Amino acid sequence: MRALFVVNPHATSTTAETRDGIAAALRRDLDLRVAHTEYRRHAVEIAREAARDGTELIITLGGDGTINEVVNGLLTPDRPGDAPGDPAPESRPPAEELPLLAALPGGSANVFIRSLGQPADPEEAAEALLAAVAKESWRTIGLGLADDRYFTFCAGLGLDAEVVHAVDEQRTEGHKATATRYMLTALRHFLLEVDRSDPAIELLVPGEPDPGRLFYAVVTNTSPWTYAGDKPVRPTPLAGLDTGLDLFALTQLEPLSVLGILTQMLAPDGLPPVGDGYITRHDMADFRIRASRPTALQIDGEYIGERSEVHFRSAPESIRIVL
Ligand SMILES: Nc1ncnc2c1ncn2[C@@H]1O[C@H](COP(=O)(O)OP(=O)(O)OP(=O)(O)O)[C@@H](O)[C@H]1O
Repeated sequence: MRALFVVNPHATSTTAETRDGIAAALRRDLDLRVAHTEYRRHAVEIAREAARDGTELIITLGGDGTINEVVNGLLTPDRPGDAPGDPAPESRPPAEELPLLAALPGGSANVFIRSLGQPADPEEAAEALLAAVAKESWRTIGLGLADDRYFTFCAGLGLDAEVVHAVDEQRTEGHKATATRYMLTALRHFLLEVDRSDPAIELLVPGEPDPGRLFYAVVTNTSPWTYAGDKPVRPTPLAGLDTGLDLFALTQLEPLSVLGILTQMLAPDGLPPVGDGYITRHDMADFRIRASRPTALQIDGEYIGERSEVHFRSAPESIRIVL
């Protein structure tokens, strides 16, 4: 099988040693080329080129951002770089005409890989991948679309995007992106920086009454949404790769109530669909989130920028992943 190994050397836990060990193991069974990402969104271009040149399997070693870029390169083949657009999910290439995708953990959170139940150790994950390839074991999954950008597990407007942005800035100053850093940054933002007086966010679902103003919203394509250390955090426990998109949004920011909600998200069953201080939705196909002031947007843990409105769509059966 013709395979391309896309390595993000900048990702938190990717080392030259792991990369070389894994490449040697993969070469046992695959006709392997290796590509290193050299700048942000380089993996988009690498994946587009691979889809054109008949590569059958793309394997990433990096974090959620690298997987997201590869998926976007595969599914938006005709648009160069960051060109704006609003691709209709039905106009994308069929999943079986695209290279298969496999992901090995090399980032800090590795949420998507962990949500699939893959081994946390990249070398073990590579062996599991080779075994799955030998058995021709793959699964077609749905994705989310936030305007023109596909996502594998989540997109958030407000607090979590501000936290991702703040941690990105700390990373450029040389700090590592650890779970503790994310948690402390989130706590500081929640206690000191969020605007409690003016909930900026509105949910617009065709045919549904307005649920009122919201402080923060996350749209999920799978569960969990993220991890607190080794604990899955499940605001939308029913979300799945075979259904449409789920949503969780906070209707108030009272610290004790938010703490209670967070505690339930950490429980094995996750947050109940109905409760005080939040709303949830399950299996949605097409909706918009509007913000009365420019609000931070994150997609698959990558800070995108500020937005006043985002069009969310579910993109069923978009890509085949090796499992
Ligand atoms: N050579 C590079 N130099 C700088 N940035 C890069 C390079 N290659 C890729 N990137 C960018 O690095 C960012 C982070 O990558 P990635 O998500 O793979 O790792 P991570 O942040 O450590 O992991 P996670 O998202 O799981 O926490 C992405 O935005 C990607 O575009």
